[in-house]
Amino acid sequence: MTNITLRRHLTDKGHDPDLIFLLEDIASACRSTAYEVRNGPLKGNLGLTDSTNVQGEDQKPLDIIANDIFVETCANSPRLAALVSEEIEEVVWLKEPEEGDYLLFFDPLDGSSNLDTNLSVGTIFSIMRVTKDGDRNVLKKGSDQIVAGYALYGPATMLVLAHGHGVQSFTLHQGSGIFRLTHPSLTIKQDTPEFAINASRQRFWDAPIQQYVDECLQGKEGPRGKDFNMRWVASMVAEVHRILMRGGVFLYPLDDANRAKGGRLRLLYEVAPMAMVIEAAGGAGSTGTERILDLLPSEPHQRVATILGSKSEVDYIVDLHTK
Ligand SMILES: O=P(O)(O)OC[C@H]1O[C@](O)(COP(=O)(O)O)[C@@H](O)[C@@H]1O
Ligand SMILES: [Mg+2]
Ligand SMILES: [Mg+2]
Repeated sequence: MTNITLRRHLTDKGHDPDLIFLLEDIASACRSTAYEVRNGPLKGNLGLTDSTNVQGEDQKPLDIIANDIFVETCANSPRLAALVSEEIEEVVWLKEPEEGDYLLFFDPLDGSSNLDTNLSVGTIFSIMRVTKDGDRNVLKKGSDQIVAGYALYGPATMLVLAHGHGVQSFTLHQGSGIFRLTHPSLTIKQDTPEFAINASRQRFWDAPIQQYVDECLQGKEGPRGKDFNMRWVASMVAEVHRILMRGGVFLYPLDDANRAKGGRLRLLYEVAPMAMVIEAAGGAGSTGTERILDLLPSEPHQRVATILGSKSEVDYIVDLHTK
Protein backbone atom coordinates (compact mmCIF):
# COMPACT_ATOMS: atom_id res chain seq x y z
CA MET A 1 0.00 0.00 0.00
CA THR A 2 1.24 3.47 -0.82
CA ASN A 3 0.58 6.54 1.29
CA ILE A 4 -1.13 8.26 -1.61
CA THR A 5 -4.77 8.96 -0.86
CA LEU A 6 -7.48 9.48 -3.47
CA ARG A 7 -7.57 13.23 -2.71
CA ARG A 8 -3.80 13.60 -2.98
CA HIS A 9 -3.75 11.70 -6.27
CA LEU A 10 -6.52 13.83 -7.80
CA THR A 11 -4.85 17.02 -6.57
CA ASP A 12 -1.47 15.92 -7.96
CA LYS A 13 -3.11 15.39 -11.37
CA GLY A 14 -4.23 19.04 -11.35
CA HIS A 15 -7.98 18.46 -11.43
CA ASP A 16 -10.39 21.32 -10.88
CA PRO A 17 -11.31 21.56 -7.13
CA ASP A 18 -15.04 21.21 -7.92
CA LEU A 19 -14.35 17.95 -9.75
CA ILE A 20 -12.26 16.69 -6.82
CA PHE A 21 -15.13 17.66 -4.51
CA LEU A 22 -17.57 15.61 -6.62
CA LEU A 23 -15.20 12.62 -6.82
CA GLU A 24 -14.75 12.71 -3.06
CA ASP A 25 -18.55 12.69 -2.68
CA ILE A 26 -18.72 9.68 -5.00
CA ALA A 27 -16.00 7.93 -2.97
CA SER A 28 -17.89 8.71 0.21
CA ALA A 29 -21.13 7.28 -1.28
CA CYS A 30 -19.20 4.14 -2.28
CA ARG A 31 -17.84 3.81 1.27
CA SER A 32 -21.37 4.03 2.73
CA THR A 33 -22.70 1.59 0.11
CA ALA A 34 -19.91 -0.88 0.93
CA TYR A 35 -20.95 -0.67 4.59
CA GLU A 36 -24.61 -1.32 3.74
CA VAL A 37 -23.73 -4.25 1.44
CA ARG A 38 -21.50 -5.82 4.12
CA ASN A 39 -24.26 -5.47 6.71
CA GLY A 40 -27.15 -6.43 4.40
CA PRO A 41 -27.85 -9.81 6.03
CA LEU A 42 -27.63 -8.33 9.56
CA LYS A 43 -29.99 -5.47 8.77
CA GLY A 44 -32.54 -7.67 6.96
CA ASN A 45 -31.77 -6.01 3.62
CA LEU A 46 -31.59 -9.08 1.38
CA GLY A 47 -34.39 -10.44 -0.83
CA LEU A 48 -36.75 -8.29 -2.90
CA THR A 49 -38.93 -5.23 -2.38
CA ASP A 50 -42.44 -4.93 -3.87
CA SER A 51 -41.26 -2.33 -6.38
CA THR A 52 -39.78 -2.40 -9.88
CA ASN A 53 -37.54 0.21 -11.50
CA VAL A 54 -38.03 2.10 -14.75
CA GLN A 55 -36.78 -0.92 -16.69
CA GLY A 56 -39.44 -3.14 -15.10
CA GLU A 57 -36.79 -5.03 -13.09
CA ASP A 58 -37.45 -6.11 -9.50
CA GLN A 59 -35.73 -3.80 -7.03
CA LYS A 60 -33.80 -5.17 -4.08
CA PRO A 61 -33.66 -3.21 -0.80
CA LEU A 62 -29.97 -2.52 -1.41
CA ASP A 63 -30.66 -1.15 -4.94
CA ILE A 64 -32.85 1.50 -3.30
CA ILE A 65 -30.54 2.09 -0.32
CA ALA A 66 -27.49 2.55 -2.59
CA ASN A 67 -29.44 4.89 -4.88
CA ASP A 68 -30.57 7.02 -1.92
CA ILE A 69 -27.00 7.16 -0.58
CA PHE A 70 -25.71 8.44 -3.93
CA VAL A 71 -28.46 11.03 -4.33
CA GLU A 72 -28.08 12.32 -0.76
CA THR A 73 -24.28 12.34 -0.77
CA CYS A 74 -23.71 13.90 -4.19
CA ALA A 75 -26.65 16.30 -4.48
CA ASN A 76 -24.81 19.07 -2.61
CA SER A 77 -21.72 19.03 -4.80
CA PRO A 78 -21.43 22.69 -5.79
CA ARG A 79 -21.27 22.28 -9.58
CA LEU A 80 -23.33 19.13 -10.02
CA ALA A 81 -26.25 20.04 -12.32
CA ALA A 82 -27.99 16.68 -12.78
CA LEU A 83 -28.08 13.01 -11.83
CA VAL A 84 -29.07 10.08 -14.04
CA SER A 85 -29.56 6.83 -12.12
CA GLU A 86 -30.58 3.33 -13.18
CA GLU A 87 -33.14 3.42 -10.37
CA ILE A 88 -34.78 6.78 -11.22
CA GLU A 89 -36.94 7.20 -14.30
CA GLU A 90 -36.42 10.92 -14.91
CA VAL A 91 -33.22 12.95 -14.98
CA VAL A 92 -32.87 14.69 -11.57
CA TRP A 93 -31.99 18.39 -12.13
CA LEU A 94 -30.34 19.96 -9.10
CA LYS A 95 -29.71 23.46 -10.45
CA GLU A 96 -30.03 25.55 -13.57
CA PRO A 97 -27.24 24.10 -15.76
CA GLU A 98 -24.30 26.41 -16.51
CA GLU A 99 -21.40 25.78 -18.86
CA GLY A 100 -18.80 23.63 -17.11
CA ASP A 101 -21.22 22.13 -14.56
CA TYR A 102 -21.12 18.37 -14.09
CA LEU A 103 -23.58 15.61 -14.96
CA LEU A 104 -23.36 12.39 -12.93
CA PHE A 105 -24.55 9.04 -14.34
CA PHE A 106 -24.61 5.98 -12.08
CA ASP A 107 -25.76 2.43 -11.56
CA PRO A 108 -25.92 2.43 -7.74
CA LEU A 109 -25.69 -1.34 -7.40
CA ASP A 110 -24.56 -3.48 -10.31
CA GLY A 111 -24.83 -7.26 -10.28
CA SER A 112 -27.48 -7.12 -7.58
CA SER A 113 -28.69 -10.67 -8.36
CA ASN A 114 -25.54 -11.66 -6.45
CA LEU A 115 -26.54 -9.98 -3.17
CA ASP A 116 -28.43 -12.92 -1.70
CA THR A 117 -25.52 -15.26 -2.45
CA ASN A 118 -22.87 -12.94 -0.92
CA LEU A 119 -20.90 -12.53 -4.14
CA SER A 120 -19.27 -9.37 -5.45
CA VAL A 121 -21.37 -6.42 -6.56
CA GLY A 122 -20.40 -2.85 -7.42
CA THR A 123 -21.30 0.70 -8.39
CA ILE A 124 -20.62 2.18 -11.85
CA PHE A 125 -20.38 5.94 -12.45
CA SER A 126 -19.50 8.50 -15.07
CA ILE A 127 -19.11 12.29 -15.18
CA MET A 128 -19.71 14.58 -18.15
CA ARG A 129 -19.87 18.36 -18.49
CA VAL A 130 -22.64 20.76 -19.43
CA THR A 131 -21.35 22.43 -22.59
CA LYS A 132 -23.38 25.65 -22.56
CA ASP A 133 -25.55 27.63 -20.15
CA GLY A 134 -29.09 26.28 -19.90
CA ASP A 135 -28.33 23.08 -21.85
CA ARG A 136 -30.39 20.25 -20.36
CA ASN A 137 -29.15 17.60 -22.78
CA VAL A 138 -27.77 14.54 -20.96
CA LEU A 139 -27.66 12.37 -24.11
CA LYS A 140 -23.97 12.58 -24.89
CA LYS A 141 -21.41 10.19 -26.37
CA GLY A 142 -19.16 8.10 -24.14
CA SER A 143 -16.21 9.95 -25.64
CA ASP A 144 -17.53 13.07 -23.82
CA GLN A 145 -16.97 11.47 -20.40
CA ILE A 146 -14.31 13.25 -18.35
CA VAL A 147 -14.18 10.64 -15.59
CA ALA A 148 -15.53 7.10 -15.44
CA GLY A 149 -15.09 4.37 -12.91
CA TYR A 150 -16.54 1.84 -10.57
CA ALA A 151 -16.43 0.61 -7.00
CA LEU A 152 -16.13 -3.12 -6.43
CA TYR A 153 -17.58 -4.46 -3.18
CA GLY A 154 -15.65 -7.71 -3.04
CA PRO A 155 -13.30 -9.21 -0.43
CA ALA A 156 -11.71 -5.73 -0.59
CA THR A 157 -13.59 -2.57 -1.57
CA MET A 158 -11.84 -0.93 -4.51
CA LEU A 159 -12.41 2.26 -6.44
CA VAL A 160 -11.15 2.21 -10.03
CA LEU A 161 -10.88 5.46 -11.98
CA ALA A 162 -10.19 6.56 -15.55
CA HIS A 163 -9.76 10.36 -15.61
CA GLY A 164 -7.43 11.18 -18.47
CA HIS A 165 -4.33 9.86 -16.67
CA GLY A 166 -4.48 6.10 -17.23
CA VAL A 167 -6.37 3.82 -14.87
CA GLN A 168 -5.72 3.53 -11.14
CA SER A 169 -7.26 1.46 -8.38
CA PHE A 170 -7.65 2.63 -4.77
CA THR A 171 -8.39 0.20 -1.95
CA LEU A 172 -10.59 1.19 0.99
CA HIS A 173 -8.62 0.92 4.23
CA GLN A 174 -11.20 -0.43 6.67
CA GLY A 175 -9.69 1.24 9.72
CA SER A 176 -9.40 4.82 8.48
CA GLY A 177 -12.09 4.72 5.79
CA ILE A 178 -9.58 6.25 3.35
CA PHE A 179 -9.15 5.09 -0.24
CA ARG A 180 -5.41 4.55 -0.84
CA LEU A 181 -3.69 4.06 -4.17
CA THR A 182 -2.81 0.37 -4.53
CA HIS A 183 -2.66 -0.07 -8.33
CA PRO A 184 -1.04 3.03 -9.87
CA SER A 185 -1.19 1.92 -13.50
CA LEU A 186 -3.58 -0.77 -14.71
CA THR A 187 -3.27 -2.05 -18.25
CA ILE A 188 -5.13 -4.89 -19.95
CA LYS A 189 -3.30 -7.75 -21.62
CA GLN A 190 -3.79 -7.53 -25.40
CA ASP A 191 -4.34 -11.28 -25.80
CA THR A 192 -6.46 -13.48 -23.62
CA PRO A 193 -7.50 -17.11 -23.30
CA GLU A 194 -10.58 -16.23 -21.17
CA PHE A 195 -14.11 -15.18 -22.16
CA ALA A 196 -17.24 -14.33 -20.17
CA ILE A 197 -20.78 -14.77 -21.49
CA ASN A 198 -24.10 -16.02 -20.14
CA ALA A 199 -24.10 -19.30 -22.09
CA SER A 200 -27.70 -20.12 -21.13
CA ARG A 201 -28.70 -17.67 -23.91
CA GLN A 202 -26.88 -19.57 -26.64
CA ARG A 203 -30.06 -20.47 -28.55
CA PHE A 204 -30.77 -16.73 -29.00
CA TRP A 205 -27.31 -15.66 -30.25
CA ASP A 206 -26.58 -14.28 -33.73
CA ALA A 207 -24.15 -16.14 -36.02
CA PRO A 208 -20.95 -14.17 -35.14
CA ILE A 209 -21.36 -14.85 -31.39
CA GLN A 210 -22.25 -18.51 -32.05
CA GLN A 211 -19.11 -18.83 -34.15
CA TYR A 212 -16.89 -17.02 -31.63
CA VAL A 213 -17.94 -19.18 -28.66
CA ASP A 214 -17.88 -22.35 -30.77
CA GLU A 215 -14.27 -21.61 -31.81
CA CYS A 216 -13.28 -20.93 -28.18
CA LEU A 217 -14.83 -24.21 -27.05
CA GLN A 218 -12.92 -26.17 -29.73
CA GLY A 219 -9.71 -25.09 -27.97
CA LYS A 220 -6.35 -26.24 -29.34
CA GLU A 221 -8.03 -28.46 -31.94
CA GLY A 222 -10.07 -25.56 -33.40
CA PRO A 223 -9.21 -22.55 -35.59
CA ARG A 224 -7.95 -20.48 -32.63
CA GLY A 225 -5.30 -23.10 -31.83
CA LYS A 226 -5.44 -22.55 -28.06
CA ASP A 227 -7.57 -23.60 -25.09
CA PHE A 228 -9.94 -21.02 -23.58
CA ASN A 229 -11.26 -20.67 -20.05
CA MET A 230 -14.74 -19.28 -19.26
CA ARG A 231 -16.10 -17.28 -16.27
CA TRP A 232 -19.52 -15.73 -15.60
CA VAL A 233 -20.16 -13.96 -12.29
CA ALA A 234 -23.29 -12.09 -13.54
CA SER A 235 -21.84 -8.92 -12.04
CA MET A 236 -20.36 -6.66 -14.72
CA VAL A 237 -18.19 -4.81 -12.21
CA ALA A 238 -16.62 -8.07 -11.05
CA GLU A 239 -16.08 -9.25 -14.65
CA VAL A 240 -14.51 -5.96 -15.75
CA HIS A 241 -12.25 -5.95 -12.71
CA ARG A 242 -11.09 -9.49 -13.47
CA ILE A 243 -10.37 -8.42 -17.05
CA LEU A 244 -8.32 -5.45 -15.79
CA MET A 245 -6.32 -7.74 -13.53
CA ARG A 246 -5.64 -10.67 -15.86
CA GLY A 247 -7.15 -10.01 -19.28
CA GLY A 248 -10.26 -11.45 -20.86
CA VAL A 249 -13.31 -10.49 -22.85
CA PHE A 250 -16.85 -9.82 -21.61
CA LEU A 251 -19.87 -10.21 -23.89
CA TYR A 252 -23.52 -9.30 -23.38
CA PRO A 253 -24.53 -9.23 -27.06
CA LEU A 254 -27.75 -8.35 -28.77
CA ASP A 255 -29.70 -11.60 -29.18
CA ASP A 256 -33.14 -12.76 -30.29
CA ALA A 257 -34.53 -12.48 -26.75
CA ASN A 258 -33.25 -8.97 -25.95
CA ARG A 259 -33.21 -7.37 -29.43
CA ALA A 260 -36.56 -5.60 -28.97
CA LYS A 261 -35.18 -3.83 -25.89
CA GLY A 262 -31.88 -2.99 -27.61
CA GLY A 263 -29.77 -5.39 -25.49
CA ARG A 264 -29.36 -6.05 -21.77
CA LEU A 265 -26.95 -3.50 -20.34
CA ARG A 266 -27.55 0.26 -20.20
CA LEU A 267 -25.34 2.57 -22.25
CA LEU A 268 -25.02 5.76 -20.18
CA TYR A 269 -24.39 4.40 -16.68
CA GLU A 270 -23.08 0.86 -17.28
CA VAL A 271 -21.46 0.30 -20.66
CA ALA A 272 -20.00 3.70 -21.64
CA PRO A 273 -18.21 4.15 -18.27
CA MET A 274 -16.79 0.62 -18.46
CA ALA A 275 -15.73 1.20 -22.08
CA MET A 276 -13.85 4.34 -21.00
CA VAL A 277 -12.04 2.44 -18.23
CA ILE A 278 -11.23 -0.45 -20.58
CA GLU A 279 -9.95 1.80 -23.40
CA ALA A 280 -7.90 3.90 -20.97
CA ALA A 281 -6.23 0.64 -19.88
CA GLY A 282 -5.43 -0.32 -23.49
CA GLY A 283 -8.44 -2.55 -24.18
CA ALA A 284 -11.39 -2.06 -26.53
CA GLY A 285 -15.19 -1.79 -26.37
CA SER A 286 -17.60 -2.46 -29.23
CA THR A 287 -21.18 -3.44 -29.96
CA GLY A 288 -19.77 -5.83 -32.59
CA THR A 289 -20.21 -3.20 -35.30
CA GLU A 290 -19.53 0.17 -33.60
CA ARG A 291 -17.14 1.55 -31.00
CA ILE A 292 -19.14 1.98 -27.79
CA LEU A 293 -17.65 5.41 -27.00
CA ASP A 294 -18.92 6.75 -30.36
CA LEU A 295 -22.59 5.91 -29.70
CA LEU A 296 -25.03 8.80 -29.21
CA PRO A 297 -27.83 7.71 -26.86
CA SER A 298 -31.43 8.49 -27.75
CA GLU A 299 -32.77 8.15 -24.21
CA PRO A 300 -31.24 8.02 -20.70
CA HIS A 301 -31.97 4.34 -20.05
CA GLN A 302 -31.02 3.08 -23.52
CA ARG A 303 -29.59 -0.44 -23.68
CA VAL A 304 -26.77 -1.59 -25.91
CA ALA A 305 -24.94 -4.70 -27.14
CA THR A 306 -21.67 -5.01 -25.21
CA ILE A 307 -18.29 -6.57 -26.03
CA LEU A 308 -15.42 -5.32 -23.84
CA GLY A 309 -11.90 -6.35 -22.91
CA SER A 310 -8.55 -7.39 -24.33
CA LYS A 311 -8.05 -5.56 -27.60
CA SER A 312 -7.06 -8.40 -29.90
CA GLU A 313 -10.03 -10.51 -28.78
CA VAL A 314 -12.54 -7.66 -29.20
CA ASP A 315 -11.03 -6.96 -32.65
CA TYR A 316 -11.40 -10.65 -33.54
CA ILE A 317 -15.11 -10.60 -32.57
CA VAL A 318 -15.65 -7.35 -34.53
CA ASP A 319 -14.05 -9.06 -37.57
CA LEU A 320 -16.51 -11.94 -37.25
CA HIS A 321 -19.34 -9.37 -37.41
CA THR A 322 -18.03 -7.81 -40.60
CA LYS A 323 -17.52 -11.09 -42.46
O1 LIG B 1 -28.47 -12.31 -15.13
P1 LIG B 1 -27.74 -12.16 -16.44
O2 LIG B 1 -28.66 -12.18 -17.63
O3 LIG B 1 -26.58 -13.10 -16.57
O4 LIG B 1 -27.18 -10.64 -16.45
C1 LIG B 1 -26.10 -10.28 -15.69
C2 LIG B 1 -25.75 -8.87 -16.00
O5 LIG B 1 -26.78 -8.02 -15.52
C3 LIG B 1 -26.26 -7.11 -14.59
O6 LIG B 1 -26.44 -7.62 -13.29
C4 LIG B 1 -27.06 -5.83 -14.80
O7 LIG B 1 -26.89 -4.89 -13.81
P2 LIG B 1 -27.93 -4.60 -12.60
O8 LIG B 1 -27.68 -5.62 -11.54
O9 LIG B 1 -27.50 -3.22 -12.25
O10 LIG B 1 -29.33 -4.64 -13.18
C5 LIG B 1 -24.77 -7.03 -14.91
O11 LIG B 1 -23.97 -6.66 -13.82
C6 LIG B 1 -24.47 -8.45 -15.34
O12 LIG B 1 -23.41 -8.53 -16.24
MG1 LIG C 1 -25.93 -2.83 -13.57
MG1 LIG D 1 -28.07 -1.81 -10.81
